Amino acid sequence: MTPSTRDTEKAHLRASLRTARAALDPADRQDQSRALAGAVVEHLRSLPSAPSGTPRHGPTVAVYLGVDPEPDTAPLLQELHDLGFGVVVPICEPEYQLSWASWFPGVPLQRSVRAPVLEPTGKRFSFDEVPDVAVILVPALGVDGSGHRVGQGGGYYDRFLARYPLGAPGAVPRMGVVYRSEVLPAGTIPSEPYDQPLGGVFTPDGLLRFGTAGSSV
Ligand SMILES: Nc1nc2c(c(=O)[nH]1)N(C=O)[C@@H](CNc1ccc(C(=O)N[C@@H](CCC(=O)O)C(=O)O)cc1)CN2
Ligand SMILES: Nc1ncnc2c1ncn2[C@@H]1O[C@H](COP(=O)(O)OP(=O)(O)OP(=O)(O)O)[C@@H](O)[C@H]1O
Repeated sequence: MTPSTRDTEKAHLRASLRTARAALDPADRQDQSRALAGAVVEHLRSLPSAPSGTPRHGPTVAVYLGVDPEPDTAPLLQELHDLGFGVVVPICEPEYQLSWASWFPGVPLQRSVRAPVLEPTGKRFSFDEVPDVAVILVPALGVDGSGHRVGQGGGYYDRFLARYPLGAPGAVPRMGVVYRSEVLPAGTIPSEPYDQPLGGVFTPDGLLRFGTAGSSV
């Protein structure tokens, strides 16, 4: 498959996943978003590094601020904060780079100038400055059983994850977050040389691991 065939195929897949996501019943999306929060929290609480005792000072989770019709991450952000995890969310920078900002309840937000997403207005830092990240939760329109992902098409996460290759010392596990219907059979998503495979995906039913190096949370 030539690169342009792959791009066209991916663009079609992205369009059909967008249409299908938008067609999900809003009440179902809310139910699935609450279940997704439960699945992520259950997994994180089982980690040896999970916060315990007082004051609770746990590792950090890289999340994102879900925008309709994405899974609503608000319940997850709140729960992680309440449990004592640190939470950071991405900021779109020039040239499709991501920086990161702390999230906490009531943090002032503004719309990004680069993408239709919300971002904290406060201090932003590079991922290297975020200590002790337990997992990177990666937004996706769909994820297949080979760990390949289709995102919004900017290439922000591919560029970001490429800087922290799996297998490198201290590489952080990366897991997609999708609705139930968005887990696709292995091989469905055309992969590009720069695509960064995910170690697994959170759905409302729990964590599905792909058996790649990125799954060892
Ligand atoms: N909530 C959230 N935050 C995120 C991402 C994401 O996927 N979700 N990103 C993941 O990289 C980055 C932002 N990337 C994005 C890039 C493009 C579009 C976008 O243009 N969406 C249009 C579709 C345009 C089209 O039809 O081509 C839209 O939603 O209307 C959205 C997010 C960083 N923050
Ligand atoms: N590591 C990289 N270096 C340079 N360009 C890249 C890299 N990764 C992706 N790109 C570019 O970004 C474009 C979009 O990539 P892709 O279709 O994989 O986006 P996506 O993963 O769906 O988007 P996002 O990560 O923003 O949700 C590609 O056409 C490619 O040119």
